[in-house]
Amino acid sequence: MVLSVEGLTIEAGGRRPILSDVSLTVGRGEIVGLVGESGSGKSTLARSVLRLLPQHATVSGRVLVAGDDVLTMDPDALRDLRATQVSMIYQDPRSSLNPVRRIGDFLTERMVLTLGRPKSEARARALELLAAAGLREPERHMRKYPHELSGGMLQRVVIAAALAADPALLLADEATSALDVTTQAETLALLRRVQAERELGMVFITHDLHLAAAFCDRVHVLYAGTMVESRPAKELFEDPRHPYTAGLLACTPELDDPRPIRPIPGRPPSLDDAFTGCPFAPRCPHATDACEQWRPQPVTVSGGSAACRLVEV
Ligand SMILES: Nc1ncnc2c1ncn2[C@@H]1O[C@H](COP(=O)(O)OP(=O)(O)OP(=O)(O)O)[C@@H](O)[C@H]1O
Repeated sequence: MVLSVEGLTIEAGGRRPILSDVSLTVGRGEIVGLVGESGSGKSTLARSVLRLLPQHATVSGRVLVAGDDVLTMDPDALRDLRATQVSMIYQDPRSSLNPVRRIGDFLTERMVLTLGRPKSEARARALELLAAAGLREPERHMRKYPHELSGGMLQRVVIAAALAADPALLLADEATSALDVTTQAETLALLRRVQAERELGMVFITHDLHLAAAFCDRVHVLYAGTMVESRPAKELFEDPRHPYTAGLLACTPELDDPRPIRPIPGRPPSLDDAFTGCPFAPRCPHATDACEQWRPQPVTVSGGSAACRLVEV
């Protein structure tokens, strides 16, 4: 297993944890989606894989990368993990790039500093990676500054940088959300191609359940820091079992879907909202009084699990 998160709970001073007893696995060559509304804990989960935790957080559970627990490893092992084993791609490529350094220097310096490659070798590898990331005329682009490239081209640079150390795991946090539709499709195709060629494990974070269903092998749906449904992408999309998953699908229908758009009423809870029962109950069209008391437990459903007492009965 490339990644195995086991019973991860992260508390950072709110009335409820940011993540509560969350578990997932990512195998070699597998794309695993993390879906949920803003504030559900997707980024916190991805960042925990690099041990980038909220300040003063209380953390329990395990985050195993290639069998080693990231949460307890020593500083040297953590540095090695961040430099060579796991790469993260963020929504805004500009946040990963230094605006006053040329693209070529950015890529080359990273390889010299973090991987200890000689400069000439790092330069040759940077050219190779930019070409592999679909950037035409890589020589010319190496001499450019970030502001001279479009968002889509910059995301290709960031993807090239992410592949420099041949990581086993890629964390893509809304990596295509800020791009226009055509560029988004091109970037997704690129991610899929490099992922398949290198048999990378990938955690793909998005708020778009349709996109996750199309792009991922398996999908986990997060709500208020809890995993509400975990299924193979196709099954989750065709037969959602948790009312929240069904709600997400109903509020973003496809073009040819004649049914009316039905937004989920209410808002996702903040960290100041605590629950005794199911966190989704206040917004759930099927909830009964008993749901306010039922602490969600994963119930086995076709292909995976859903944490809803109505699935159980
Ligand atoms: N460093 C931190 N300290 C305290 N609270 C935090 C910290 N980071 C995140 N949170 C809180 O944890 C919750 C989950 O945030 P997170 O960014 O993981 O959600 P998300 O699902 O990725 O949302 P988005 O789609 O908006 O990025 C939010 O309520 C957020 O305010």
